Amino acid sequence: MTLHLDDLRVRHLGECRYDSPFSEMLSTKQTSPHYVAEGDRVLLEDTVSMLAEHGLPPGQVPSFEAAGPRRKIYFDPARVTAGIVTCGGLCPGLNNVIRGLVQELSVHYRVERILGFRNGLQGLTAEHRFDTVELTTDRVRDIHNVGGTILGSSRGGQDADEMVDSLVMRGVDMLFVIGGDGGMRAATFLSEAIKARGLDIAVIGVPKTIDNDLPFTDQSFGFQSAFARATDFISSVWVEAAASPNGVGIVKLMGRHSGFIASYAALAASGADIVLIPEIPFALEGPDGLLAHVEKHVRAKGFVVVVVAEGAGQDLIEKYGLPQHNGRGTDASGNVKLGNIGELLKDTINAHLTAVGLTPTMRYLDPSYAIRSVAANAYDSVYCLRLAHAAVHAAMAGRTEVAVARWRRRFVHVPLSLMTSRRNQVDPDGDLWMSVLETTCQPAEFGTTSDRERIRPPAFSV
Ligand SMILES: Nc1ncnc2c1ncn2[C@@H]1O[C@H](COP(=O)(O)OP(=O)(O)OP(=O)(O)O)[C@@H](O)[C@H]1O
Ligand SMILES: O=P(O)(O)OC[C@H]1O[C@](O)(CO)[C@@H](O)[C@@H]1O
Ligand SMILES: [Mg+2]
Repeated sequence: MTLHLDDLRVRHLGECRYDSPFSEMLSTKQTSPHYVAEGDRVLLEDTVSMLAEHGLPPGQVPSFEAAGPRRKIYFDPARVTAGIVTCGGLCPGLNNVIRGLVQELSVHYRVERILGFRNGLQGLTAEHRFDTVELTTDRVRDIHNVGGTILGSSRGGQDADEMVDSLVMRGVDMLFVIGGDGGMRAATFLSEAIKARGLDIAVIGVPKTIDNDLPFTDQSFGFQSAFARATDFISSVWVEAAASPNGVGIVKLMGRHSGFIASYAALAASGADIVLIPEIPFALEGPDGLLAHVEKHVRAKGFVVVVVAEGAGQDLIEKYGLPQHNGRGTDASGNVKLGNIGELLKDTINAHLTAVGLTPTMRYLDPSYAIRSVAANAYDSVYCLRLAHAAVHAAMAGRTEVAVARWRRRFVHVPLSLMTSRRNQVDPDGDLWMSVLETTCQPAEFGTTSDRERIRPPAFSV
């Protein structure tokens, strides 16, 4: 992936002419190990070798604009109407972000009108544009204690011009889109339609996905809460499998294209013998295949625990799967519906162990929604709040077509075009997967899979 400084540049609506309520507080601040001054930038890369490879002067190495309050802002807060929408699948912390946005807008910038559009982008259609929630500090005071989103969410495509009409008709000056890759694409679409009409509306993305599949953000909010919950299920099947003759515990976790939840949950629970993720194809049959490995565990210690990401082994489903295992078509947002790899593993492992005289006791759990519907944990609560602060500062300073993200520990502005330019995936050659291999002692691959594509995330170059 080749990145130029221009790809990292953030679009501004115009000159910042108003004093920010934070200007006095900022007057003494300079870049320090704990703060990035507004004129400074955050490096894209963080190793000496990567920087040296470019051979560029410091001002030209790829870097992000720092997030945070500015001394001067673009919008006159007294005249601002803000809009908030949450879209796509649920994720712990959505309510925390809504609460953080409302508090920052109301308390510090004294914005008086904040509209919550209901049920995702549906809320911006002609049919629903007047059915908004008036968001006040009172309304959001306790919402962080529960999962989900008080605004509702949805999948499905909407017309960009119709959505822009809604923003104009409701007088919205800045829209906060809390969404995953689809939501970030929609925000890009919307920004382009706004620009084409020459309108002065800021669109700020707050990246959300329990799959952690968005790039240029260290980890997406809610991910930690989600995988923490997932560990409970791994521990449960471990207990069950360990106490049963020829016990087989299988936990299927979310992760369409990225195996982060499966990897982190397996590391945290540390009872998993085998972790299967979408990034690494595996073979079922053969002396080095998954089934032989499962059998080996059952023979050696009497049970086995497998953690599988929902997107793993999709190529096997057509070959081995029963019709009910197959995914069919796409959802309303165009996401491919996956085949059920958990059920396929359950059936094939059952058949294999029975055939070799080790009739198993099968314990299969698919806790998908139980994981993403939880409230944010303490860590994610802080993270969501800080992301919300950064999003408000960005909008007030007239940034648009940009997402706020934490990158290498710092809060930064990432152009939406970059947010949707690639997918974040577990690198089979990276240190996370190495930790999984070290912990499970599973082989780097099950069977010969060289003819099938392994994911290799692109390196950056300039
Ligand atoms: N290419 C696109 N252009 C315009 N809108 C899009 C595009 N892709 C997705 N959207 C819209 O964005 C919204 C959210 O997308 P989606 O349902 O894929 O969830 P998401 O934001 O990716 O979240 P998650 O992955 O966490 O479920 C949907 O209303 C969808 O129609
Ligand atoms: O069943 P739903 O709500 O469409 O969402 C399921 C998908 O959403 C996610 O949670 C996020 O994209 C995926 O992990 C999962 O495949
Ligand atoms: Mg998505």
